[in-house]
Amino acid sequence: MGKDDYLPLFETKVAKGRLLHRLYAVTMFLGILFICVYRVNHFPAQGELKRWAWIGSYMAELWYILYWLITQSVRWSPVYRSTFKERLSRRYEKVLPGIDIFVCTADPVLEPPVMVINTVLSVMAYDYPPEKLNVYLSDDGGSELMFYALLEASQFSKIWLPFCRKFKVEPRSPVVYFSSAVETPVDNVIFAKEWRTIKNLFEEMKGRVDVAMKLGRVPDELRKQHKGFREWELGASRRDHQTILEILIDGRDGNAVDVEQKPLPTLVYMAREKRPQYQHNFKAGAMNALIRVSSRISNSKIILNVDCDQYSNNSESVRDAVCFFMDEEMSHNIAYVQYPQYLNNVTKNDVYGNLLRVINELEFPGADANGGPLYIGSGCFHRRDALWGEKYDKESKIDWTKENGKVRVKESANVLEETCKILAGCSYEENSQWGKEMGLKYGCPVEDIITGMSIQCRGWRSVSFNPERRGFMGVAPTSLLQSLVQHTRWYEGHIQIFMSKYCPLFYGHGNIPLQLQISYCCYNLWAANCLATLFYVIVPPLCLLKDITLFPQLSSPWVLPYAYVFIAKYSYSLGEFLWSGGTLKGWYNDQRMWLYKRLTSYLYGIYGTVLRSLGFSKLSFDITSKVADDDVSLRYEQEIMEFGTVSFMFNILATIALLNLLAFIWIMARLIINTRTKEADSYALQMILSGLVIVINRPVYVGLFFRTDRGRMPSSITYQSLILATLACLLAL
Ligand SMILES: O=c1ccn([C@@H]2O[C@H](COP(=O)(O)OP(=O)(O)O[C@H]3O[C@H](CO)[C@@H](O)[C@H](O)[C@H]3O)[C@@H](O)[C@H]2O)c(=O)[nH]1
Ligand SMILES: [Mn+2]
Repeated sequence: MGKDDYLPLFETKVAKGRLLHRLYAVTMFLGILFICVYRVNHFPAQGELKRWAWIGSYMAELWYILYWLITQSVRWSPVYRSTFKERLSRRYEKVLPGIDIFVCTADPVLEPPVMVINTVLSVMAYDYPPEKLNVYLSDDGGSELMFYALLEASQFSKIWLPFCRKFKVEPRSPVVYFSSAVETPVDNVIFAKEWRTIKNLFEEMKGRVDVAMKLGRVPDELRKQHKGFREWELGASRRDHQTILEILIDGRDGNAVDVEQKPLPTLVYMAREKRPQYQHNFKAGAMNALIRVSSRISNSKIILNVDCDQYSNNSESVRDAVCFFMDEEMSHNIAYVQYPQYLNNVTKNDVYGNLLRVINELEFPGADANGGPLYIGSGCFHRRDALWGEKYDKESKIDWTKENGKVRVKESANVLEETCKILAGCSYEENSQWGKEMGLKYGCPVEDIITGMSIQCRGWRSVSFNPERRGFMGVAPTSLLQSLVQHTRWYEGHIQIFMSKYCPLFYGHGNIPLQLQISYCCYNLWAANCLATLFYVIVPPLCLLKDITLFPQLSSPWVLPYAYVFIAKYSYSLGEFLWSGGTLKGWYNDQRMWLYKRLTSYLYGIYGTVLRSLGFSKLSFDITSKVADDDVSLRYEQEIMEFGTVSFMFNILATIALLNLLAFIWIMARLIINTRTKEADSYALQMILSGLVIVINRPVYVGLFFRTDRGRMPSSITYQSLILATLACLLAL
């Protein structure tokens, strides 16, 4: 093909509305300057306490200013990508590259096998030549129930894949598909008939897996189906077993076909070796084992990685991703294509702000413009060599036509299973660069972020892609505590990166653009927000009780910059949220969640990092549960905040909510009794601040005092926080 008729496989457009953003940024900046002038000019002449409170407020404000500036880096000029799949297919249909797909699971209770196999089936059913897809399930739970479910899925795929192909169904996760299409379609008789049959077969399969789950073991008659069960008969336990590797469908085998005689994707079950004396490095360890094992079995140049709950929602995603890797002019330095993580169980107003809308829709495209989005662990297509640890250089261009002519390994599946086991063994990585320079990095709770950054630091860029039909959908935590705990792991990981030698400002220096270094700081410094926020929700209400004013009087012109900055910041944030597809109430919930995360998860994250760096605690990974009690689910559906468990996090939230309430009531009472308007004038801003804290904490007060269901605040927390808040007030008075 000549240069002239080169048509790109993807294009990039810069977002509209940048002028509005710049106007906002400049005026905000001016407002901020005025606030700084005010703080310096009005430094209190007397009163030891007041001075300290004043300095504290100023420090908190300076922090907010710095952080706000950092967050502008991902807003400056977001870019949006689109692909040309018909061009891809016209030029390369015959030589499309193979894809290795990694699905990770770790616990059959928190991550039910039925959910996992639905994810597996959805990625097996991509609209892509099936002989070029290789699906690997890594089971860190080492569970025979999971193995059994996967075996069932391998059977079911024989009818599911032809059905998807024939009727172009979407999404291709059977459970989601059948639950969203409630009515049997009637307009097409053949379709309707098949639909029924397949739905029934699916229900039966699901029933069998559920029965095994209830029994807690696989019934004996089913065990005969596959030699793989022998591993568990030999006594494999979750934390102590040799590598279990079973090629359930061998794509090279001519007999591995579906009911229409079309080839099936390769399907592999892997439970890497686990021994109590070895550190197994959680998901990063699983991924590295998968990288090695797959390199022997299929060795595709492109790797897709999904969490077990993140099913494919768009059957064209592989083709989209391949467009980014196969463009003749622009692809050579692209290491990974990251899709946002969407969730299929968020309610309309997303009580726990799980969706991170603005990050998905705006900040990642913003980071893309700066050099590429972060790798967020799921829904990400990697170039194998970049993930493996290679540096980018101009020679990194892949000749895809040659790739395709490569002969596949000759060994039989049985031999492969045996020879690959060692690659997933505990001692394989000893004295090697795995987990350091090769594969995913170890030792960080957000292995994905740190790995993505080091890939970029090796000269690669990445791409953020978010097609209209969402690429992947996962499961959001359904209770407040779960959400806060999940975020604690993330924040802890991020702040750890910032405080380590991987701090983007140093590690990235000279390797990635400055804007990208700053973009990383937006997330790496999440946890650092906690101190300023704690100050802002604790000290001003206490100062109300102590007769200390911290803000300008309502009648003074210095109120203007405060008012402007506050109103502009929040209107802009609301605008972004609505633009990203959220609702007004959703935004309000989201603001509350950011506050709660700052007061709890961030604090815990910092605490955890400090403990770990002093050697008092070891790295852990609390897996987020993907299931909930019916009771909890019901409240989740109704968007009622779930407390219900005793956790010190709730003590913090409740105490702060009560403290603000008490201080507010006290000052109101005083104003009403004394009718001193002058006081009202000086305290106005502080009262507004506490007032806002009260408004946003409505669910906490309701949970403390008005609810009777099991999701209310445990009474021990109610008493403790009441006592604590009252004591604090009395002390201040
Ligand atoms: O020892 C482990 C622990 C976890 N996992 C898998 O890791 C994935 C993510 O775990 P989850 O509990 O769902 O955590 P999330 O916070 O939802 O995950 C996000 O954050 C993680 C880093 O904290 C990334 O690894 C994930 O890809 C990213 O989706 C799941 O598929 C797990 O099965 C393992 O394979 N082995
Ligand atoms: Mn998850």
